[in-house]
Amino acid sequence: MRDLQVIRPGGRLRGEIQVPGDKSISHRAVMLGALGKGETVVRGLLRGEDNLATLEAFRGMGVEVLDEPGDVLRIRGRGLNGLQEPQDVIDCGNSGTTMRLMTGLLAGQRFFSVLTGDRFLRKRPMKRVVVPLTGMGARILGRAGGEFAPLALKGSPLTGITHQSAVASAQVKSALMLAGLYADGPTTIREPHVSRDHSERMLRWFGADVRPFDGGVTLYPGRALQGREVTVPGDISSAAFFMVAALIVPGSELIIRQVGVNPTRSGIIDILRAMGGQIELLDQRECSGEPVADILVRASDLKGVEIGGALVPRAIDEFPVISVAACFAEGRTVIRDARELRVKETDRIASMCSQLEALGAQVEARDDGMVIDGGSELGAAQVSALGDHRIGMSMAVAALRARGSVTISETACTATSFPGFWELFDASREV
Ligand SMILES: O=C(O)C1=C[C@@H](OP(=O)(O)O)[C@@H](O)[C@H](O)C1
Ligand SMILES: C=C(OP(=O)(O)O)C(=O)O
Repeated sequence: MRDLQVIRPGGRLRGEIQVPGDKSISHRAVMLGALGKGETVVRGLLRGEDNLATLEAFRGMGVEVLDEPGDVLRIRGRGLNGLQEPQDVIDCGNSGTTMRLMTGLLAGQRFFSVLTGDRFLRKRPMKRVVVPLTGMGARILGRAGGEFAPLALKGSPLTGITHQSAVASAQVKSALMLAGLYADGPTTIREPHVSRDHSERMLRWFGADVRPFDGGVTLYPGRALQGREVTVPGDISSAAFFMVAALIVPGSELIIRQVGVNPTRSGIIDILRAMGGQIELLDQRECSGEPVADILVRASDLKGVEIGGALVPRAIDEFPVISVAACFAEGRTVIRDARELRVKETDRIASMCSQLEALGAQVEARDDGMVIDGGSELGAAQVSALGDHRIGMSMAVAALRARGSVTISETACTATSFPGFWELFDASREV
């Protein structure tokens, strides 16, 4: 994979595209498929590096996974207690979702395991799952008192707890629900705002007893998971790059087919519409328990907005590209309550501010967000993805409206969530 991309400005986006499968749903399909009884058939699984890390982890625990033509993956489930002790350290690569969800899933197994990851993941906070899991009876050791990977887990009997999470995080919620499958009583998680609910939906799809309520969710253990068919919709977080690209390049009109539009993930649509973006959802339908639609986007004049509160977790991975849209909007955009951006693959507030500034944008970092004044002309420059996939793809979108070619370095990381991004980016534009 080339680690440097040169983007020439312009090129309307016309016609129809499809983006790869949803990363969050793909992780969960593999995990629950492995823990289910019987076979799970997954269509449209994302083959990004993060998801391949999850697949390898389960192969290493004795789960048979067959790749079949037509984008079909067949997982021979081993049941809740059928995993084998991995012979080696589990490498989660760059994937926070793999590491945090696996920590929950492994806490109640009858064996020893070690989770590690790349230099980015080994800096990301893990106490948010280690502390409540320890409260359930888990035995987990890690660097800095359990804050940083590698994490070593000695499976042990678990008790159900009620946990109030300080952050709205689907990874925390999901880790505790997966551990809760092995607990002796119900596990309840409360969160300050609703985070993505793919785990709740898929656990129910596989037959688990999951009961959401206002402010949280309770998982009742005791039911076996049954292997199912899962069709993975396109990832709205990947579609977001093309949505913003089509909005900011004059003359664009693009349909993105079969995208997941789960309300806990669709904050990007609400935000871009509030900015004046013309976005329509066509043929809304449901697929394996998840809402899906085709998204029609037309180039639009955008205006600045204020974003905060419950909207933030509904668009958490889209802030890098939202900050790009804000550069081309009239007036000021203020992003607040988004401190979580500082503990992603990189500190995404600092990363976007430094790279957009290098292009000549007016941006200011705040402790919990950013202030962006739209309307500055962006110039030709050399920028970097900084090893963070969403930063790299966001800079490619920003380059579409620069005065000259933009060179982006360290771009190989886009394969973690969006293999084939650069090819699709070229193919979707008239240049
Ligand atoms: O559960 C998931 O699949 C994810 C949850 C989010 O992280 P947090 O739970 O840390 O907010 C998100 O940023 C990540 O890309 C995927
Ligand atoms: C934060 C992300 O993923 P993860 O936490 O799984 O590394 C992301 O994909 O933007």
